[in-house]
Amino acid sequence: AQPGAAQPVAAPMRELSWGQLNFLHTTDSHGWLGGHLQEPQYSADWGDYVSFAEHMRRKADEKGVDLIVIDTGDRVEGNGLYDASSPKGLFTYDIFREQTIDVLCSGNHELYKADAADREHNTTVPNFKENYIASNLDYLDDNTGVLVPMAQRYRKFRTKNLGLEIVTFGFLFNFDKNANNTVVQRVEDTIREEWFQKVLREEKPDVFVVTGHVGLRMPESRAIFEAIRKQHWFAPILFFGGHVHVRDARRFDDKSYGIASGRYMETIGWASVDGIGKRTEDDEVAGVRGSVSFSRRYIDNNLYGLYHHTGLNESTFPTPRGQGVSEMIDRARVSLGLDYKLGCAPRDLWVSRAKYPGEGSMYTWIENEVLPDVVVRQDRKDKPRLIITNTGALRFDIFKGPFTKDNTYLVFPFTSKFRYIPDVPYQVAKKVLPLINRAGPVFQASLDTQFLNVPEAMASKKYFVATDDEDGSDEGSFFELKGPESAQRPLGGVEAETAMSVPTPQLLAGYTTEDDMGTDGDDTERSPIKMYAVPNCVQAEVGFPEEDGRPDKVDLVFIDFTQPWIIPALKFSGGDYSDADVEQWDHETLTYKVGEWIRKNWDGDC
Ligand SMILES: O=c1ccn([C@@H]2O[C@H](COP(=O)(O)O)[C@@H](O)[C@H]2O)c(=O)[nH]1
Repeated sequence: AQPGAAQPVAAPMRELSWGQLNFLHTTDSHGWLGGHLQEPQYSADWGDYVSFAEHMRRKADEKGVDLIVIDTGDRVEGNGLYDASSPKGLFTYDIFREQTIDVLCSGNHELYKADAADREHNTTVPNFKENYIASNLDYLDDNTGVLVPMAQRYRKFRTKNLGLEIVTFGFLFNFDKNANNTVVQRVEDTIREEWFQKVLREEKPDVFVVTGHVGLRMPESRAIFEAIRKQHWFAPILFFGGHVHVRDARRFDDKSYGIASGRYMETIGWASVDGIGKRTEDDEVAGVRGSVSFSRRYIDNNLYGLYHHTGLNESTFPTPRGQGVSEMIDRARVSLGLDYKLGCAPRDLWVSRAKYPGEGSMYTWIENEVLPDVVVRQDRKDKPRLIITNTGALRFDIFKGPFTKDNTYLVFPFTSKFRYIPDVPYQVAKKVLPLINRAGPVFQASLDTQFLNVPEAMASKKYFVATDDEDGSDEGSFFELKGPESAQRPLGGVEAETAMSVPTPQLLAGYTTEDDMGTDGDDTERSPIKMYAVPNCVQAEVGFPEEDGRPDKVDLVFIDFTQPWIIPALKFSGGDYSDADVEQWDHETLTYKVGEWIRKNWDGDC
């Protein structure tokens, strides 16, 4: 763990079970290679994970079984370790490559910006060579002008100890907000491609492993499963998903299962599979291959748990390589000045653990306190304005106490700036926010308004029920598990606040996941947390007339990411606006503006 990271706390543990094939899985790490310095549940770092994987490989060898290490993308954006350097990721690519990863693929965050996609092609792919799979992703080489596969489309390999043959793919969901140096082919089109069909016709592996930056319950995962199953009735198919930032496991059928392993290096996914027979020519005819048994654990990424699962301790656990990686991270963090204190947060501010609107909500804070102060222009200061940001732009909680340079990137990882349309009739402008939040048919399918929300909402909306609030209103609904089809309840602080069950007092609050396999997936017993839904966007009203609160016209200011939704919402509200009417508000990023606000307003002692 990093110097100064919170010490892990002892808790009741569930064991890992081993099978013929065993997997360690990370996804959506978003640069959190230093771990969570403020949260004991997740305070181990990438160096500890390197040590852990080394021990688990040795154990696999001793047992005569196999271990495969997987990462399913979104390795970048969301932590100072990646975002604070120039160029971005100056240290993280070298740190990340220290883990031996057998299969990896790209997430969408590797592709938002052209320079990140270049680095993916020129650094990550060569770092991992044939282990990097890009089944539906191409890269446009600037030097040659030629569109080439980002990496190989699939990989076939034999496992070290049991000699099982694996065919593996690496998919990205149908993402369309990539920079123009990559092309993401829709999954539904890719699985119809000749190369994919040829693999299915010609290869007869013992098991298919589908890695993907795709939610397990997104339609893309189902489509891949059906395409493989159509031609391989009895083959085990294992999915390793990501993107929606949740812990989840899904049973596709009695020979096909998947795991999704959370976000931000909070979780190391563990999956083990038994019942994989060597495939014979007659299998498909006779249907002789029985069910596979699948077991999963979501390992909280802290040293208490990693020691427990390896049977080691403080002196025997760190390997020279793992220790070296922790030191690399420390040096990088120091040289980037990530612990530099901008101010002192006077209270906790939550993404989803507090009701919106409300005192503890990050979004109430941003719309009431921050936006009115930071979205100001001298030449338009007397014009009333509406200022809109999407909620997904604020990604992580703020804990009471020191707010560091690192925290600015954890909370506001994007380089978004503000744009505006001047002098919009208020009667038109005021309808934009409700339209976006109600997500009506105004928006085409490609403009799903959930893309404005925090990624967790994608899973939550589908698999959790938003129930009425305790006070009978439907404001600030919270999620309650709906049944075995569900995904998760994330994240931990130190106190357990819940209406869903009686917490065990000494347990830290954290993940209490329910998935298709039941409620025993988390490796550590935690007390549950209530999670509240947040709207897609929030809005500040600034400079409105005091008498009736209804100006004639307003400047409609919005964060640039929301523009594709703002324009159709305006049109639907009777405003004949297009992209041509949009002007840049100023040239400062939201991240910079909030950092400056914190410097001025949170200048207490802590
Ligand atoms: O410039 C951006 C890019 C993304 N967002 C928000 O992030 C999520 C997607 O996050 P993943 O980690 O890829 O799941 C998207 O839905 C937006 O809400 C943003 O605000 N600005």
